[in-house]
Amino acid sequence: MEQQIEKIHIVGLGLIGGSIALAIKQEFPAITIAGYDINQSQTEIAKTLTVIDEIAADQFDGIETADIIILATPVEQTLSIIAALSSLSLKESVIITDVGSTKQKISNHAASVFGGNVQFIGGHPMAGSHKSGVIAAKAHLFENAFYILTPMEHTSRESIGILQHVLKGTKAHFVEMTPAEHDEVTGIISHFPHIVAASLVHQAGRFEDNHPVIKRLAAGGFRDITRIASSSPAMWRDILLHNKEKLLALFDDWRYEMDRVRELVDELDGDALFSYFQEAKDFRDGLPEREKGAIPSFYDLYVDVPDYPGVISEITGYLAIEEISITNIRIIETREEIYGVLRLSFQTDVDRERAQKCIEKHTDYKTFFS
Ligand SMILES: NC(=O)C1=CN([C@@H]2O[C@H](COP(=O)(O)OP(=O)(O)OC[C@H]3O[C@@H](n4cnc5c(N)ncnc54)[C@H](O)[C@@H]3O)[C@@H](O)[C@H]2O)C=CC1
Ligand SMILES: O=C(O)C(=O)Cc1ccc(O)cc1
Repeated sequence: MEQQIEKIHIVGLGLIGGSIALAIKQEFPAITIAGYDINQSQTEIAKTLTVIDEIAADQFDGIETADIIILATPVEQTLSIIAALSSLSLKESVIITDVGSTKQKISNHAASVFGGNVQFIGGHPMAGSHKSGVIAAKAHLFENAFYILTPMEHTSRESIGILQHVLKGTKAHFVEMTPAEHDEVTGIISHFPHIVAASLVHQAGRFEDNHPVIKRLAAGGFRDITRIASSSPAMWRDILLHNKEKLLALFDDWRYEMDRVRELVDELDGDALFSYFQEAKDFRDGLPEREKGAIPSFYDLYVDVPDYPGVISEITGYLAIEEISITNIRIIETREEIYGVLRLSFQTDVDRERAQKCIEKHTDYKTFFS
């Protein structure tokens, strides 16, 4: 690599900024990472946890010596930071990237502000969590996830190569596309599903007055399929405001989809309804299981367990011996009061596989993925 990267400046030290910093540190401990967060306590926690090496006194303190600038703020803030960056004297070779969930508005803004003078590469690591803040940051958050890059027309191959090299520690798969394509595909598989999840919750909420039992019944499958409705309202507000055009088209498409299935129900067309579900099942069953997608997976392992006291501590005990961390645990079903299904959630696919082997080694309980 021709250009030596010595210093990286990160603005926004939350979940994503912190996770990227940790991933870079893991791979390149010699690179100095300076960081700033408008919320001073985030900056201080980031320094205490050695997520960053240096605290920048303000957004741009020391930025003129940075080789790479990473903007990891909410998308609206990213726009104003880009505008402010254009009036600073930055290194001629500086590479600027962001991590925002939307790309068209940010890329248009960068193009109008920087023109062809700056190597700006839009970025979106397509993994995350409903948690926020640096405290939730993890070096392996993006492992096996797609990391979309939306370079500008004039962005050099060399700059893209340098950025990917520096982000190697994320262990993500880099994919390049245009900002428009990015916003359309993420609209379909991430932004719109968040709207649908929130709307299902609203619908259940509206019916709750007449059916107070709804909350209790919703504790199982409904809670699972609407999990993403618990994500950050501020973040999702901003994402929707940025991706208006693509989302409006998806609302129309969804309305068509609902009308189509509504008609099948109205006409009591059992064959067509069967096909409707069969086709959806075929498409979904064909989705890759091992890649991390935009919506975080839980890496669940199911275990058929006999219904006797102490079975949970037995299993968690075996996992503890092999130092396998669980992120969630739940009995999701009891069958005839003889067997229950225990759902164990893990941070990574590797942990899940280790857990499966561990349980199979120590017990006769049947395990399965889904
Ligand atoms: N949370 C997720 O799962 C994912 C989020 N993203 C994108 O990453 C970006 C950051 O999101 P998160 O890290 O999740 O949020 P976060 O809330 O954990 O972190 C954002 C940080 O930016 C700081 N901030 C806000 N305005 C600032 C400013 N003007 N100057 C300096 N710092 C400022 C906040 O204090 C906060 O600590 C967003 O653009 C989001 O769309 C991308 C992929 C996944
Ligand atoms: O938090 C959630 O609900 C997610 O689906 C994670 C996520 C949020 C934003 C992204 O741009 C990518 C992934």
